[in-house]
Amino acid sequence: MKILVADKISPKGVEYLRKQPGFEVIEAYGSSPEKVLELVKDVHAIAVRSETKITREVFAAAPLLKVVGRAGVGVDNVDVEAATEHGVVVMNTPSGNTIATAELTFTHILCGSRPVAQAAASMREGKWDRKSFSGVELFQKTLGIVGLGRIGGEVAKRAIAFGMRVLAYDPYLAPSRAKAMQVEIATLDEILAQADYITVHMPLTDDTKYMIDEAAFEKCKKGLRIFNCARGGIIKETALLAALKSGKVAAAGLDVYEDEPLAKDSEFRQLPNVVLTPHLGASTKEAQESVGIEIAEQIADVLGGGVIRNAVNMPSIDAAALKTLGPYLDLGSKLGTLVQQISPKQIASLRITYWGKIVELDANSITRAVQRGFLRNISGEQVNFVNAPVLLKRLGIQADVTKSNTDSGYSELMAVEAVAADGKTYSAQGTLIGKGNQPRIVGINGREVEIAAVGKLLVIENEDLPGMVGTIGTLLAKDKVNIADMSLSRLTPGGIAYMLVRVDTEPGPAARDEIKGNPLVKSAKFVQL
Ligand SMILES: NC(=O)c1ccc[n+]([C@@H]2O[C@H](COP(=O)([O-])OP(=O)(O)OC[C@H]3O[C@@H](n4cnc5c(N)ncnc54)[C@H](O)[C@@H]3O)[C@@H](O)[C@H]2O)c1
Ligand SMILES: O=C(O)[C@H](O)COP(=O)(O)O
Repeated sequence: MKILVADKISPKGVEYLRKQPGFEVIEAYGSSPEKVLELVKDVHAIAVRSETKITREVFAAAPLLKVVGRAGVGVDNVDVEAATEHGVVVMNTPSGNTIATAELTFTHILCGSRPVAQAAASMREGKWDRKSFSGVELFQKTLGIVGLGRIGGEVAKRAIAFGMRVLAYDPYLAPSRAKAMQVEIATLDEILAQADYITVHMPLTDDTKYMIDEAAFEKCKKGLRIFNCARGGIIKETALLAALKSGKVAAAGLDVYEDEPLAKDSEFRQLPNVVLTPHLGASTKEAQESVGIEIAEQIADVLGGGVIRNAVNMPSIDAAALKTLGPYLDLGSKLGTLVQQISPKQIASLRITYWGKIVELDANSITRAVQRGFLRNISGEQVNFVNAPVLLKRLGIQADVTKSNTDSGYSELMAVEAVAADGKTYSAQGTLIGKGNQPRIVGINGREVEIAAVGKLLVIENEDLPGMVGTIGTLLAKDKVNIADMSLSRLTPGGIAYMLVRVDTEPGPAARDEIKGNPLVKSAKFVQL
């Protein structure tokens, strides 16, 4: 397995990868986009920080690629949509650099209050100027934190320790978490109106881009101090420049920029009340070691077929969760593949319903297992947990999931239903039984059956007349096919019956034709689970 380390990560992380049996590590930092395309031709994994861009072209040029590991938080440099389409897991290390970034943010907040950087520069010039560098205190000032996640939360703790009043705006945050952190939940407008200091800690998304723009600065107090150690573009740079020049903003501290590296002639570099750092949030010895080792371990786990942690384009399943979910993933996959093999080639939607204990579990992973199972014979090796929803969408198949609280008669039940364009449905239901959580099929096309969801199955729809079981048994025996198990179902005596026959070997084409050709057989499908 070949791993490309495209940005400089901790040597301990690289060492960990090198030590894995069968791993070959290539370190190539600062490569041009053309060089990256060349390097990825035969790699199975790429490790990056925020510099190397893993574009759609890179995914197209890397047929063996399984995982992109980001030693850090933001995956802005990775085209996650293209990764998902190519079935590549993108993972990050979400908490390894939280403290480092919170501490840098707080350093900026302090430097925005006391002009330490400017005073140090004047000392370097040989001056002794005690008049120009007077500051303000943090004590009893109001800090507005926009985005109270991992880093925002750590900044809040430090601000409280400095005696600040902390307001926070985070529309996704549970009020109980804010309460536990001793911060006051506020609207963005309340923060803009009341804050002496504002710091932003969200990802850059369509919602957060230019969240602090000219109109926002209008609402702020004169003399605001503002900081961005999250992502360039959350604060609109042209609006900030204008606010700094007009005096509306007294000081700013920036670690991230709309375009990185920041242009040499950026006006920010000229303003005396701005402190700039070149995206250093995560640049501490501790944080780099932590994220470097973490991403190396995560990459090795994925390539070794182990657990997938911190994936941003699929639900993460850790070892403990996998132990619980494993049997359900297996059942889901089996039902998905069964339904695909008993339905017409083109279907309009794939519906999944969960009842009982399954409702409490990580339905997202189980749903992907069903979808992957359904697509197994359509998309082959190309389909995996990551891209199954995308591939379904591309086929024009609508995916619906329902968690039901009605009584299904089972302690846990899963139903998979393919709906054809004409509205006809093809379905299978399954549950787990026994100590070993064995997957069982308990329903097919609306009939109750009971058979192990494993191996090779004949699904036969026939007229319910005496001698049918014997006829099918004889035809299979003629082809030397041994029957392992069988389940029969009918709605009314003499009506249309279902026969599920589990066989040890696949019946040959002649035996299958003979079964299908029997005048009492309405349909017969051979299914491999
Ligand atoms: N400067 C650096 O070197 C550096 C280092 C690490 C992280 N970061 C960046 O810092 C940011 C925060 O990282 P984190 O680990 O705290 O992430 P996180 O996911 O823990 O927190 C982000 C928070 O933002 C909130 N949020 C999302 N949309 C929002 C909106 N529209 N308004 C208000 N809040 C919103 C979320 O609910 C969440 O609580 C990320 O952009 C990350 O890339 C920068
Ligand atoms: O998102 C992050 O983790 C930070 O922006 C750090 O980026 P870096 O690894 O390039 O320093």
